[in-house]
Amino acid sequence: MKTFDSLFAELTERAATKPEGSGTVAALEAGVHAQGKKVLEEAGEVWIAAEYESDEKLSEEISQLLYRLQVLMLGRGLTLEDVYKYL
Ligand SMILES: N=c1c2ncn([C@@H]3O[C@H](COP(=O)(O)OP(=O)(O)OP(=O)(O)O)[C@@H](O)[C@H]3O)c2ncn1[C@@H]1O[C@H](COP(=O)(O)O)[C@@H](O)[C@H]1O
Repeated sequence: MKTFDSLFAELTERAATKPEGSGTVAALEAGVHAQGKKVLEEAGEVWIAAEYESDEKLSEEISQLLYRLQVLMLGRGLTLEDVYKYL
């Protein structure tokens, strides 16, 4: 199963190799402003799902929020260590 760390490694590789058709590459090229909006959008969807939707839907929305946070981290050039040191 994919983990936060393994997804980050995968997205880091996408950022480096820029394969055609990668949504991550497109999201990185869209810039930090667009990446931040996606984080906010997904966070809102997590909140709504937590109040009104199933565990499965909530889990899916949380996975999308984690993905969007990682895209923003890459967009700003942060590493996992930059964030983990505050946990
Ligand atoms: N985990 C994710 C992931 N989570 C969310 N998303 C993107 O976020 C979208 C869902 O978010 P929204 O709710 O905003 O849906 P939407 O508005 O219909 O989507 P968009 O129009 O914004 O694309 C999905 O359609 C994906 O584009 C993801 N895109 C990719 N990944 C993983 O990232 C890795 C690299 O993916 P690629 O860069 O596409 O190769 C792969 O392992 C993927 O599984």
